[in-house]
Amino acid sequence: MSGKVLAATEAAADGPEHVEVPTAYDAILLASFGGPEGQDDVIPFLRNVTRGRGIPDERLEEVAHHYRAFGGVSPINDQNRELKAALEAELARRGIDLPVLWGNRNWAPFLDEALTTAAESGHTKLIAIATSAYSSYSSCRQYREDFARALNDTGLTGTVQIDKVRQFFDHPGFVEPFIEGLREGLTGVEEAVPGIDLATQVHVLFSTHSIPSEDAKRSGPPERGFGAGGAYAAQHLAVAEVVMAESGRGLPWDLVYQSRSGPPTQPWLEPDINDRIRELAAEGIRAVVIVPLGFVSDHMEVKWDLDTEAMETSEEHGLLAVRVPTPGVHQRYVAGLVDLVLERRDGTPAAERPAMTALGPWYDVCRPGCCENVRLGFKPAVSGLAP
Ligand SMILES: CC1=C(CCC(=O)O)c2cc3nc(cc4[nH]c(cc5[nH]c(cc1n2)c(C)c5CCC(=O)O)c(CCC(=O)O)c4C)C(CCC(=O)O)=C3C
Ligand SMILES: [Fe+2]
Repeated sequence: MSGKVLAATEAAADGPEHVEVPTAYDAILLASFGGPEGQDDVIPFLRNVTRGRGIPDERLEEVAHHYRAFGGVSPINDQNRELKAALEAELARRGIDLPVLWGNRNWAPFLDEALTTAAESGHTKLIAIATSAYSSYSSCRQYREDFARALNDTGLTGTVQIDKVRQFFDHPGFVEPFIEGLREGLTGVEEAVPGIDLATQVHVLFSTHSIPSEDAKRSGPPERGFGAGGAYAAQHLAVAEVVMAESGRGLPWDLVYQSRSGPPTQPWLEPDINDRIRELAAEGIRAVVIVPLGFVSDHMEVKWDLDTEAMETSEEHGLLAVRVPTPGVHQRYVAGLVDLVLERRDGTPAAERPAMTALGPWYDVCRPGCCENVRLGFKPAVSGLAP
């Protein structure tokens, strides 16, 4: 048995709005990022992603190159097809009659199509699962704003309701695959480098997507003090501690960041994983185990920034690097997502909801002022309290 499940006394004491009343949802909305499916899609996709954000063209070309190296096809779409099929199988296995509709923020199938399909089939109470586990503008609020925009674009505002399951960074379904992965990763290092001294020569790197420091500060509810990195960094640190306690064998570890973009003048969360790998090599570390803690599947940020770039950096510096799997369609993860839908449908009390850190279980409905983008301000959003 891995992972102690804590009752979230702090969150449970937060008041009656923390857990919403039971709701008879009639469909699940699997909401994701989307990605190109051929070379011709790459630039239009990147324009969608960066719409109104002032990402310089040279950065777009740089990112286009990552996709081009994979034939212009992002792995994320097939991963979502697999996840959708796995969710459907798990729902069927449990005898739960909820269709799964899939819609993306940035590429086909778009959210708008999923909402139109829902309305045509008479589904008006949707519970969304976004493929992002933590709190921040990019991983939570931006989904909620795009839901509001898609409802508006399809004329379904007021007809279709979209709620969203809580951020699931500390749900055992999300965390346990990493616990298992780190355990196996460390065994893999021992097998690959006979005689290696784990305690002094191996380092664990928990990697997640960097975000602008000002956005990180504003992640999570403003009334809860989380320090400089906001709820985003605090949640990652708390989950990393749990994973280390379960399978880290007392090794040294850090939280590191990857996939930074934006102008160099704008501070983003650091250290970058490649910088940290260089430092560790200089300190005499011989192997790193990389836990992609911020990611639910092996999409492009994992395939490129970890499996290509971080691997190259490690090789250049004579380090062995082992990358742990993402949850993907791990049975525990898929079952956990279904549990998240059911706890919300049934209005399960917070004290009975599984959460592996003292920060959770997270809120059903985002708090006012949650996860602002400092540059864009608040746009209309669903699944949360205004603004
Ligand atoms: C926190 C976070 C996650 C959550 C982790 C998760 O959910 O897994 C995430 C996921 C993803 N990000 C993705 C791709 C991109 N993200 C970009 C840009 C950005 N991401 C940001 C943050 C995040 N991003 C930020 C602060 C920016 C800059 C501002 C902006 O533009 O919003 C850009 C634009 C070019 C660039 O600036 O790099 C691209 C192409 C893909 C698809 C991969 C595929 O195709 O397989 C996925 C799942
Ligand atoms: Fe991103």
